[in-house]
Amino acid sequence: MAILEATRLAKRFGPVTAVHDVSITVAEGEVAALLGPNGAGKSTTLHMLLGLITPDAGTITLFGMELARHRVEALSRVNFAASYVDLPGPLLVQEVIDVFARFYAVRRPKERVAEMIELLELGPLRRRRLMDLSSGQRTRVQLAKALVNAPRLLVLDEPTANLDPDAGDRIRGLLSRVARDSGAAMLITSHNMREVERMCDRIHFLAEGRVVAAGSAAELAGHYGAEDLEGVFLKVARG
Ligand SMILES: Nc1ncnc2c1ncn2[C@@H]1O[C@H](COP(=O)(O)OP(=O)(O)OP(=O)(O)O)[C@@H](O)[C@H]1O
Repeated sequence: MAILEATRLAKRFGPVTAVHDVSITVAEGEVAALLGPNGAGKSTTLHMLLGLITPDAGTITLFGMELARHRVEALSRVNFAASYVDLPGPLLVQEVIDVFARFYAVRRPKERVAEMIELLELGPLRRRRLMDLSSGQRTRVQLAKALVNAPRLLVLDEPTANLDPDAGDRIRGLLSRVARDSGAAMLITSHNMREVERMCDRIHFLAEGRVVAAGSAAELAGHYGAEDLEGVFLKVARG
């Protein structure tokens, strides 16, 4: 079943057309990527899928429900992490996760918060204020917040952007395990091509607000006569 089906999305900001014509499907259990050069329209697309901004044209269906008409029900099964999302800085790490557990009305919130602290290895940080953490530490709190409601669709805007190579590797492993064990679908943006090759089943390439190529990393490399996804990226980005 398609968890997410977006058809012919478009969005303008004044004179700038950020997204011209984007269609994306993400199936149950699939880890999909949205790639493209800076300014290609990736974040704008994600924000439309999350209901944060309204498309000028096109439709978004989540779990078979049209987002525009079933917003609350559809979004209760979705979650999101990005380094630019502001979480309440003065709260302690465990309080932040607890706030979101209650916001999403998860069952047995205390136990769920403890599970998230364990999963993201936040034990030593749980009584620290969010505002005092390093950016990499905050990224792990963002991911705890994003997983707390066991979302059926997890949207991640550059999930490992602030992480050192070791922490990045652990988080990639963790997200792949979560996808495999829970069957949740994921949609990820990243500028780390090796990360995308490792984690993602299907890749949508955006350039100037349009999907210009889609397929697995191997299919795209074959199609573009490139050695790897980085080679595909360079060919697509340079037209
Ligand atoms: N709120 C806004 N107001 C005006 N222009 C915007 C706004 N948000 C995005 N844009 C413009 O829309 C285009 C697409 O931006 P978007 O952030 O979606 O790109 P992106 O692919 O996520 O880029 P990056 O890889 O740099 O994060 C850019 O030209 C950007 O300047």
